[in-house]
Amino acid sequence: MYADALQSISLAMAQVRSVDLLLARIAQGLAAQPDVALARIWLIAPGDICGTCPLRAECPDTSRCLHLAASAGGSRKSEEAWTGLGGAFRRFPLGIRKVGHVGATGEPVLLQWTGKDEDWLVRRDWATREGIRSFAAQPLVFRGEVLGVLAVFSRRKLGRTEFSWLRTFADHAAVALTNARAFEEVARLRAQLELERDYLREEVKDALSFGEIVGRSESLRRVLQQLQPVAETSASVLVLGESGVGKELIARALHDQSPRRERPLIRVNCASIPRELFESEFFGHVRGAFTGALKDRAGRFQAADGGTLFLDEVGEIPLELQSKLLRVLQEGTFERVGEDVTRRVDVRIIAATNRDLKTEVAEGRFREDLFYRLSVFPIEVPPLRERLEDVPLLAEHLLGRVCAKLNLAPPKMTQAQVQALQRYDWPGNVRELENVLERAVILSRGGRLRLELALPDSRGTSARDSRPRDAGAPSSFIPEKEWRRREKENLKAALAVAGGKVYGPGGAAALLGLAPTTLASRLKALGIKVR
Ligand SMILES: Nc1ncnc2c1ncn2[C@@H]1O[C@H](COP(=O)(O)OP(=O)(O)OP(=O)(O)O)[C@@H](O)[C@H]1O
Repeated sequence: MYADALQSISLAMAQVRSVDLLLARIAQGLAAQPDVALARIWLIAPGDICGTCPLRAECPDTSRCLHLAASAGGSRKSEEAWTGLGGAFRRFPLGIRKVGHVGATGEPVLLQWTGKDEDWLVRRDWATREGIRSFAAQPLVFRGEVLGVLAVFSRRKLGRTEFSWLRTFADHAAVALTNARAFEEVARLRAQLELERDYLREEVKDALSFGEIVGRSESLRRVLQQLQPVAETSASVLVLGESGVGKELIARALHDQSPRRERPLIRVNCASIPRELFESEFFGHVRGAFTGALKDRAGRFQAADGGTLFLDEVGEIPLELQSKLLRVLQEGTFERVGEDVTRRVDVRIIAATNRDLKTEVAEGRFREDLFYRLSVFPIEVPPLRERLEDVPLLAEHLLGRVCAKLNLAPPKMTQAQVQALQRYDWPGNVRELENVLERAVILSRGGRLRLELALPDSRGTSARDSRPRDAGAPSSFIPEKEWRRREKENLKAALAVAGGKVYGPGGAAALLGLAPTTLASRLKALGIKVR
């Protein structure tokens, strides 16, 4: 070994930012010197292949060991190159054999072989055949911590001077390794941030609309009381309730109050993912995995690593994907589409559905084991009609939000209007209330608030709010069931006239005088399917 050669490898390694590349360069640089038969680097890492490790019988502690991370050199007798990272010496328990001793104690070792009966050499036939004379192993130490071991088998006897050059070289290598690890960590964090940004970009709209959960009713209070203790854990939560009751808001509140709040909350609307893209959406894919997979893409599980994944409309996940979802929930592992590498994530799951999952299980559309796994902690959000006392506060809050969005001063609501809102039964829940208020603000054009609720009044006056439930003869009320039936009939009739069209001119929403989003949520709540 030559001092100037070691120096030039040291200079080159300062530039390398990838750990694997750095280790390969070091090993190759050392092995390129005339007398070096084999150069190897082992790094300390958690025990991984303990069940099959050739040295398992001698291993005192499986938590950490030396992993062969780079190898270079070759036979003088054949073309054989010793670059593989497998074989009998791919792991050394700390403290076992020479390499393990250096890794455990941080003490370097220089050994000579004269071809006689020195017992430190395990492969004597190999050493004789290859003309090995010396073995030198130096610890890779950074700030007092042993990171690994660098070792060289030489065909010329190594003296004290070369051994001390190798010591200095190992110190440089340890610094370069620490730097490369830091670069990789920064690159990983940057990629993670970019990934989160991409996924979060589509969440911005919702994020802006996030406010505190408004309401004082007893039933809502009960829900909120349940949130606090479960928020602090990583238990899966299943949020149940009709469409528009605020399930997503609950999921956000859970995440914001959890220890994961600094990490991302990623939402997946399972109803909006085409069946064939589910797996890739959840777990990611590699380039070329399927037509259109032009580059590698991480999935939502990876984007949510360390944080929370909100599976909205979880009942829509196809049966064939449910087993993969179960696996990631149980083991925290998954593979990208088109790749064999098993990845590990730490994700908390909050799922939501407006379906009756027990019925879905009974009818074979939802796996029972997945259902139990998701519903460790079920939270039922009551529909707005069961907490009409929340309506005044909610209306004020939502009016403020809608006006801020439209850049208008919030108009005052009269007492009569608030009461009218409380008399309505809100099949589309809080979302419908929000839509009604938005429409009212737009129609009022800065003047008096004009509220329009549900069905147009037969007398031609504005809407149902002008026909209070408790006004008129007692015999004029309509029972809830009948009311829903009629509303269903009415919506179906409007859809039939509009030829199944919901949105745009001539669509059912325009015919009914409803905001299309209101109609859509009402159709959903009433279980009316649009062709
Ligand atoms: N208690 C509440 N306080 C303030 N805003 C609320 C409340 N409940 C619901 N909202 C608002 O109502 C709208 C609908 O709520 P959200 O999207 O959370 O409902 P959801 O139950 O998840 O609906 P879906 O099942 O259709 O996905 C949102 O704009 C949300 O901010």
